[in-house]
Amino acid sequence: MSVVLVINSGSSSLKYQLIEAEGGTTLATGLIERIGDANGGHAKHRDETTDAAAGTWEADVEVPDHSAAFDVMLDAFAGTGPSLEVNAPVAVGHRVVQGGARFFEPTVITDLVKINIDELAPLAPLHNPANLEGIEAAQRAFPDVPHVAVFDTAFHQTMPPAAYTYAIDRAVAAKHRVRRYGFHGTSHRYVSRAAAEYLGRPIEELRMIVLHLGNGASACAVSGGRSVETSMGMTPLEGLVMGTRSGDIDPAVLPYLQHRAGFDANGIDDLLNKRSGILGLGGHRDMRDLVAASQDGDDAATLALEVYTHRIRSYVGAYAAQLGRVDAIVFTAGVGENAALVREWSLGGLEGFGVEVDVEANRERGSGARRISTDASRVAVLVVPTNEELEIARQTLEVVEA
Ligand SMILES: Nc1ncnc2c1ncn2[C@@H]1O[C@H](COP(=O)(O)OP(=O)(O)O)[C@@H](O)[C@H]1O
Ligand SMILES: CC(=O)OP(=O)(O)O
Ligand SMILES: [Mg+2]
Repeated sequence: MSVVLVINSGSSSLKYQLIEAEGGTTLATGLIERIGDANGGHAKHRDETTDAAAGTWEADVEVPDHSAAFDVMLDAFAGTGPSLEVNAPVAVGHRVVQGGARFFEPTVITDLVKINIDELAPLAPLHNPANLEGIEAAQRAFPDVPHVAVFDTAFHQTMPPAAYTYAIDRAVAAKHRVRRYGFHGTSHRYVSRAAAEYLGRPIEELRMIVLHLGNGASACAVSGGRSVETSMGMTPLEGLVMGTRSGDIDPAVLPYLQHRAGFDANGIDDLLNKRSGILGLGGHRDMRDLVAASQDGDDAATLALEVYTHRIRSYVGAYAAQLGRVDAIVFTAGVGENAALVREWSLGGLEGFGVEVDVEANRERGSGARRISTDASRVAVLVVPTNEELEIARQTLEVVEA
């Protein structure tokens, strides 16, 4: 059995899964939230090998930092199961968000790799420092197994220069590594392969648009299994409207707000990353709450939904033109997999482009991959659940076995 522990550490959270990577079986899942919060944090852990209530543990916990969160995770395994002795991980796989132009493959973590991840932190200030803390804590807890970094940016390293280059002064861009890197690559890669499998066609002959709509959201044009264009940029702020992030905005708004409204650089950063998106527009960062508010007649919530789906439609059109032909449009992640209304509004009115959503099929709830377009639709519209953790576990195992 090749068990891999997968760690996804965010700025204030630690998500983990214990996975039997060859069979793709999840043995345990967990989430520790509000790390570093003065009022304390919260932990949830599930032993997926049992249906019994005793397999679930949840509690308020003291977690000043990621190292403490790691101890909470280890205690949860010891107290609730499954046993980490019986299911000893052969490796630990880590989600690392920014790998720059340096990392285009999953990489065994050495001291030099950690220095590189640290150097890339200015290009993902919300994500990389947290990823590193998670790595340090995990290495202390599991000193005898290899640790592997799987980068969000890696899948997008196949983008052509025309897609990743910003039209600014070349010297400034080169000196400061300002270019599009793209994120959610692990998900875009997994989902595009799963979509090809569902369609029963070799991925080499498919052109598709993958819409990863979670808290963060990004679109990706995938041609022959390779990313050729994606909507997130140098950082995970560009592109689609997100839970709290603005996505695309006229860059001139930034100096304008600095001069006119007393924002400094940090204030702008905070505004665009944490107080914008559907939260800023509609007062809810969670899509479920936004849809409910809109259905209760809240006009601000409805406008937020309109802006959110209008932006998606714009990207679908742009990527269709870049690809020249579209075989499939694929929705994934929390919003993409669950919010029928978002899917309907995003692709409504595209019949002229061969995209015909089957309203009934779209509204039906389902769990696995499924088709939500009509039989007559030239473009297959699919919902395909993502599984970043399984993809990280598989890639980790591949590196370790090589
Ligand atoms: N049934 C649902 N209907 C609408 N939105 C949903 C539903 N379930 C989850 N979501 C949304 O999915 C988003 C979270 O997606 P997820 O992929 O889990 O994000 P992340 O991994 O970035 O934290 C939230 O906005 C949440 O409201
Ligand atoms: C890169 C990124 O935005 O990740 P997340 O959606 O997990 O915030
Ligand atoms: Mg996610």
